[in-house]
Amino acid sequence: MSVKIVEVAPRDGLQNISQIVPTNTKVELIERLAAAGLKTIEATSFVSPRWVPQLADAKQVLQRIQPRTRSNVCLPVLVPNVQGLELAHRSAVDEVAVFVSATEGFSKKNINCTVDESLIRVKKVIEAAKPLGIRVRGYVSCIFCDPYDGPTTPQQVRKVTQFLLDAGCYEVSLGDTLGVGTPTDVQTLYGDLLKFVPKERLAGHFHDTYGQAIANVVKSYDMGIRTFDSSIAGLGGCPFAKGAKGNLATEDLVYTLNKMGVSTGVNLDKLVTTGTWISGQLGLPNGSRAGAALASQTQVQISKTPSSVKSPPRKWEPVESTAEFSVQRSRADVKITLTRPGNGNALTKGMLQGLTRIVEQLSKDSTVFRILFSAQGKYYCSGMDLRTPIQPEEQFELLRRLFEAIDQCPQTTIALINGPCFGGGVGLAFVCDLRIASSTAAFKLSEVRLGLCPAVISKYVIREWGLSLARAAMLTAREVSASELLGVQAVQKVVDSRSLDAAEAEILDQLRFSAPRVSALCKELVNAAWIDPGGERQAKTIRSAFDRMMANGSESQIGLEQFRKGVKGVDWATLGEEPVRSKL
Ligand SMILES: CC(C)(COP(=O)([O-])OP(=O)([O-])OC[C@H]1O[C@@H](n2cnc3c(N)ncnc32)[C@H](O)[C@@H]1OP(=O)([O-])[O-])[C@@H](O)C(=O)NCCC(=O)NCCSC(=O)C[C@@](C)(O)CC(=O)[O-]
Repeated sequence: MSVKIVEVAPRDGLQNISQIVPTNTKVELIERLAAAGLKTIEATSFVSPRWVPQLADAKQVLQRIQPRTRSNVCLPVLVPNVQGLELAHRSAVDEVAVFVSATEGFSKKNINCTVDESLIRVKKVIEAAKPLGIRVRGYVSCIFCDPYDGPTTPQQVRKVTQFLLDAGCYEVSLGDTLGVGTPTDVQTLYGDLLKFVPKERLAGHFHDTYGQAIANVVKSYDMGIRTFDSSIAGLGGCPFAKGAKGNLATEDLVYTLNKMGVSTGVNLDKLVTTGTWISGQLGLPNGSRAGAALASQTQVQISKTPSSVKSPPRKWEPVESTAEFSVQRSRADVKITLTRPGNGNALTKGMLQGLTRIVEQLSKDSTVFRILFSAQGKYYCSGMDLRTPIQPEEQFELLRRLFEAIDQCPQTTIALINGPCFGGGVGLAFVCDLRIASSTAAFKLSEVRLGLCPAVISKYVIREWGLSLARAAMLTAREVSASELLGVQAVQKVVDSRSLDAAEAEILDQLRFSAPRVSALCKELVNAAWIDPGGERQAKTIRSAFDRMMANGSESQIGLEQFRKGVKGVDWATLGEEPVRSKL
C-alpha cells in the first residue's frame, strides 16, 4: 500500500503569500523537501512576473537546484501557455502542469477566459509538449464550488477532466479550491468520475479551509485514489477565504498515511523540521497541525541561564567586498564594515548607494536577525566625502534613502563605533538601534563650521540624544563624548578600544535570545511612540503588534511554552535546524 505525494509548496504555496521569498530560500526549501524523501516537488511556475511576481525567479531557482536533486526528483513547473512551456523547456524541465477551472466564474476571474477557451489554450500546450518529450499534468479547480457561480456539478468536472486526459495529460489533479468539500461530496464526485476515468489517472488536491482536507483524502483513498497534492506547513491558501487555512499540509498527510500503514517514502521528522524552518523563514504560523504538535516535542537549543552561556567563537564568512566597504555573515548576523580608513571612512556616492542596496536587500531576508555597522581605522566615519561633491538633489536623495533603509529595516541594527564620528558619520551611528562605543569614540556635528547643517541626519540624532543636547551640539559643533551619551542611554556601552570585539561578541550572545520577529515589533512600537505619541497611529500599531505577537504559530507560542517548561532562553537562530541538546 503506497501513496504518491505531489509537494506543491514551492509553487502553489509561495505564490499565494504576499512577500517575495529570496531565491536561495526557495532552493533550500526544495532541497530540504527532497532530502525528506519527496519524489515529486512542483518547483515553480513560468507565469508572467506581472501576474505572479513571487515566482519571477523561476529560471534561477531551477538553475540553482543541485544536479543530484534534479536527476532524482521530478520537478514539474506550472505553465499557463505555450510561451511558459518554451521557457520551461529552456530550463530543461521534463514535466509541466496546466490548469483549468471546471466553472465559468472562476475561469473568467482567474485566467480571463471561458472554460472552453481555456481548454483550447491548454490543448496547444499539451500538443507542443509532446514532441519535446515533456509530460503534462492537469489541474482542475473549483471541483465542489466556485466563489462566483456557487456549487459545481460532477458533470462540469467530468467534462474538463476527460478533455485533459484525452488531450494527453497523464494525470488530472482535482482541486477543491475553496476547501468547502466534505467526504460526502468526494463520494458523489468520484462516484461519478470513476465510471468514466481510471482511478490511476486522478489525484486529489484538497484545501483545508473548513478542516475537511484529511477526511477527504481518506475518503478518496478508500475509493482508490493514490496520488495527493499537499504543501509543507500548509503553505499557500485560498485567496477567496481570507484568513482561512490553505493547502492540506504535507506533514498532516504523511502523519495520517503513516498511521494508516500506507507508505509514502517520506521521513516525517525531516518534514516537520522543514515545516518549522520555512514557517520561520516566512514569519508565518505553521499551518500544519501535526507539524506544530511534533515540532513542539522537539528539543530546541535552550540554555537554562542564557546570559552566562557564550556561543563558540564566531566565524565571519565574506559575502561581498568593495574598495570602500565589506559585508560578512555569521549565522543570523551580518556585519557591514567601512573600509576607507585613509579618508576617515568618509561617505562617497558609491558607499551611499552600496550600503542602501545591501540594507534594502537584508530587510527582505528573514534569515538575518541583526545588522552590525563597523569601521576600519582610527575614525568610525567622517560624514559626507567633502572632496568629491555630489549634486545637492542627488545627495539629499542618496542620504535620505540610506538612512530610511537602516531606520526601517526589521532587523536589530548595532553600531560598533571604533573612533570619532563627524556629521553624517554621527547619523550613521545614531540611526542604528543600539551602540557600543570605544572610549576613543566622540561625536561632532561639525556641519555648522562648514556652513552646513545636519539636515538629513537630524531626524535620528535628535531622536536619540534629545532636543536640548542635540540643539547645543549642532549650534556649537562641540565634541560630545561617548560617556556623555552613555549617561542619556543613547550609547549602551563604552569599552576600551581593545575590547570592542569582545563587546561585539557579548551583545550578539545576549541578542540571540531575543526573538527576531517580535524584536521588529518592538522597533515598530518605539517608532510609533516617537512619531505619534498618544495618537491614532500609535494606537493602531499597538493593537497590530499585540495581535501579531499572539497569533497562532507566532514566536510567543514557542517562548511561552519553553518558559512553562522552566527553560529560560530560546536560541532563535537554531530553531528549525536539527535539534541540538543543551549541555546544561
Ligand atoms: C576627520 C578629520 C578630523 C581627520 O583629521 P586628521 O586626523 O587631522 O586627518 P586629515 O584631516 O589629514 O584627514 C585624513 C584624510 O582623510 C580625508 N578626510 C577626512 N574626512 C573627510 C571627509 N569628510 N571628506 C573627504 N575627505 C576626508 C582628509 O581629507 C585626509 O585626506 P588626505 O589629505 O590624506 O588625502 C578631518 O579630516 C575632518 O575634520 N574632516 C571633516 C569632517 C567633517 O566635518 N564632516 C562633516 C561632513 S558634512 C556632512 O556629513 C553633511 C550631512 C550628512 O550631515 C548633511 C545632512 O545630514 O543633511
